[in-house]
Amino acid sequence: MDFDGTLVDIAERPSAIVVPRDLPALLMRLQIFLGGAVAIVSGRPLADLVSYLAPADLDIIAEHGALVRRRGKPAPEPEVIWPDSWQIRLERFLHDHQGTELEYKTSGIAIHFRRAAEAQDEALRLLTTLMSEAPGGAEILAAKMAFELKLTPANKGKAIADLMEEEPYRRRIPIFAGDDVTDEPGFAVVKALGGVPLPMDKAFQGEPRGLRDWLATEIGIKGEAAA
Ligand SMILES: O=P(O)(O)OC[C@H]1O[C@H](O[C@H]2O[C@H](CO)[C@@H](O)[C@H](O)[C@H]2O)[C@H](O)[C@@H](O)[C@@H]1O
Repeated sequence: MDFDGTLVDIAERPSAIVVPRDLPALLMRLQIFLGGAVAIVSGRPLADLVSYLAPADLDIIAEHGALVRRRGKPAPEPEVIWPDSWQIRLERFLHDHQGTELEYKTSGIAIHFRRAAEAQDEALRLLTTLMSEAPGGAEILAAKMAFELKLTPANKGKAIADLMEEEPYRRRIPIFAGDDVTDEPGFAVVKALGGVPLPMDKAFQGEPRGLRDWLATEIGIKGEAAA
């Protein structure tokens, strides 16, 4: 499952999300129900996901597939791969465009403009300039009210395909719920593997609560956990 807009509601800022109190418990119960085959597949930094979902110890694919942390294993400690020299230009952008927000990841940088829609074109211009200076390949993802410069070829589809080669996922039917354009490679891979893509708008009217309620019902704990 994707995280933002899928398991938790979209908020004004990345740090303003409210993780439902019972979400970690719901995911732990789901993990037991499915013999461990539960993974979070998100664009967020790994440390954020680990902390938002604690104490649930889950398989986590972070930064759109660039980082994978398997359940029970220590988190990888990757190095930041974008040049230090970019930071001063990014901070200047933030200063000049009130309401925008920067999110630094190890393999990329997101500029959020949910609270400053007028800064969208400038944000794209800056990231396009940085992309032209990027060491190696890079791409810009158009996310929800944000652009992200990603310096790895990773994507959620490839990460899901790799995970499906491993235990306890091997030989199972994948189901992937997501809400964003960055989830589309994941939907395509799941479909190609004979699985079930669950786009949030079609499957749950775009409501993370709908997905959480469905999961709780499927594993027989609806009403027990106020997820
Ligand atoms: O792959 P996901 O788990 O869906 O993560 C996608 C991005 O989600 C976050 O940004 C989005 O959610 C924010 C909080 O609701 C919202 O303020 C922002 O406008 C959205 O773009 C997260 O901050 C990014 O790092 C993720 O890539």
